[in-house]
Amino acid sequence: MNSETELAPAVASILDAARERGGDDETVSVAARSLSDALAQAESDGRVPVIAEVKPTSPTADGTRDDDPVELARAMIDGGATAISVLTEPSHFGGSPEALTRVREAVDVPVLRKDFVVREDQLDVVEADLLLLIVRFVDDLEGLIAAARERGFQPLVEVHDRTELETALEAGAKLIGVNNRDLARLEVDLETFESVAAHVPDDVTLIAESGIGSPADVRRMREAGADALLVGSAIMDHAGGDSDVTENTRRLVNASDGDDQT
Ligand SMILES: O=C(O)c1ccccc1NCC(=O)[C@H](O)[C@H](O)COP(=O)(O)O
Repeated sequence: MNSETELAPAVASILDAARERGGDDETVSVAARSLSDALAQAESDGRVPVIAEVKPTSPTADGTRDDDPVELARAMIDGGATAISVLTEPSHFGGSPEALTRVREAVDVPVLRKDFVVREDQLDVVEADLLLLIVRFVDDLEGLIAAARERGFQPLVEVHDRTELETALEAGAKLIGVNNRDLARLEVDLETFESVAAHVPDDVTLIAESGIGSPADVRRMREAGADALLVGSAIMDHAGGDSDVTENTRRLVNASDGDDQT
């Protein structure tokens, strides 16, 4: 754990819960679906690469959606999503490893396991194509990246500032997400991505995470160098209850058409 100073109470609570969770006895081995192939396919189809997140709730969400995760994921794919992210964190996000397994069986795009993994044994929970590792929460990042790759996962390494970016690069990360959400105050600021992206080497696949709510936000992140966007809240629209997830996804996927100036 890099630093426990200045964490929002909700995040400290998420971390406490994460430390209590263990993995299975059996080591996971996964034949992962390639994210870079999926990104190339989206680009050649003219779709903005969106990783759409099945996110039942969160500390900052305006409600909870208890729709079936498989139906949500299929709706996101219908809207043009390139990959699916599934929360597996149970106590603050309403996720589960079972939901991820069901989604991965139902779709043929890469699926990201979105959780707060802090130790190697926690890798052995569920098969996924991509696995999130958050620099701030991990002590031995290089070791955890290697352990994730040995199991077949493509590790997505999340950073929030330039110092964390350096840590990620030194640890050999090739897929980096810049989280626009500040874990101290849980506020989002798209400038975070812009300030970090400028320092990311070209051979790294770069993902803009959090706070992307409109086609204009999508264009802004793409102009700043995002190869893909991770979007949860704007697609789930927790306050909207039964809001159309397919349409919410499509609006962002088609953002580069420029028709929608919002
Ligand atoms: O989303 C939260 O409220 C949250 C709170 C505390 C720690 C992490 C949190 N979110 C995790 C994520 O990374 C997002 O789910 C993901 O980037 C999508 O963000 P958004 O599009 O803003 O829902």
